[in-house]
Amino acid sequence: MSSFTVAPLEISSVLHGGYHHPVARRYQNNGRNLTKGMFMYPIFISDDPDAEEIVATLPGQKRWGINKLEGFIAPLVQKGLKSVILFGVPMKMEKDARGSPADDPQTPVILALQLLSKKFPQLFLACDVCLCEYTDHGHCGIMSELPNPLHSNMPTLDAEKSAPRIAEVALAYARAGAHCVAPSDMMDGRIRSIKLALMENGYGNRVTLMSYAAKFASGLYGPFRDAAGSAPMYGNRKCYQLPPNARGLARRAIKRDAAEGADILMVKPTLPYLDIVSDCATLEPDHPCAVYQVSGEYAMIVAGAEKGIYDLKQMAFETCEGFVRAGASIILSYFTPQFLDWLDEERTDL
Ligand SMILES: NCC(=O)CCC(=O)O
Ligand SMILES: [Zn+2]
Ligand SMILES: [Zn+2]
Repeated sequence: MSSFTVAPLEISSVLHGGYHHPVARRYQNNGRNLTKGMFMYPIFISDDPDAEEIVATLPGQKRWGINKLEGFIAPLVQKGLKSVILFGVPMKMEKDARGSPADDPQTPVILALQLLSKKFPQLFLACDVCLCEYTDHGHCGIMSELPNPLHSNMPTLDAEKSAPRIAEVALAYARAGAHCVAPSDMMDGRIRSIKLALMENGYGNRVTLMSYAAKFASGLYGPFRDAAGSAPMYGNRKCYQLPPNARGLARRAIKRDAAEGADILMVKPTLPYLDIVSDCATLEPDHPCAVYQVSGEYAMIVAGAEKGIYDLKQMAFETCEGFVRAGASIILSYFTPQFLDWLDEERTDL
């Protein structure tokens, strides 16, 4: 016999009534459901025209040659794919210090943009803009001639030389048919340079500028570097990507890129950085906030599911719903093809 009595619940304490039924549980999303239109699918384009190469560390993803692209994309468009983001993977092209193959007329992403804009006129074509896949040193910009006195192994990039070069590459992609250019280098001043280059050449109101505004120096990019062959030859990217603990710096970068003319602001990676996603949505509520669920996050979720730790689909939904809850309205994810199926199925996990 207990020696105390339990007080009746206050009316405001009774929450279960609102989500006891699967249909009612769906109503509790504050009006924000995942939709097919939110997803942007990252695709790797090889300079081997017949490539269809498995990427061991990125299960289910391949490097695609230009001749295989239409056959790969057509069924996805049929299922409701609205948007892709292209990454060039030059395996054979000669790389140099300024990343010349980035805007060579024969570079794989330029060929892919020309092809896809012809074959799938409704598909929104975004293109990553960076030099790291194209430079011989594997860094994202043009190196500074001044050595870094603190650590010889850690490069410094020359922002003044890099920004115009990156703008030149972005313009070449716009000319090839990109609806959206997305600079991922984190170089100071590149958003402004790109916006001006687009405006001066008649693309100011025809091309969306999506900034990788808060890109952190993360351990989660490994499989991507394997897929894209873009690991730096020496040093790391800490001089230009944000330190993981740098919330203030991320907020400054978001505000800066909005002020410099970005149309969409991206945060990347996602799961360890949901506070930054929320910051992005509240600091710049008039800009769409995009998130990139990067290669390591994808590979981790797949690996955990294969180990039987959780259900793959449930985990993919849970993470992506977290991004939307935090404020994202665009999701770059390697799960995009699966979501095109999953979003047609009845939800049984709610
Ligand atoms: N610019 C793209 C990356 O740096 C990496 C993305 C990923 O890991 O999926
Ligand atoms: Zn890069
Ligand atoms: Zn440094």
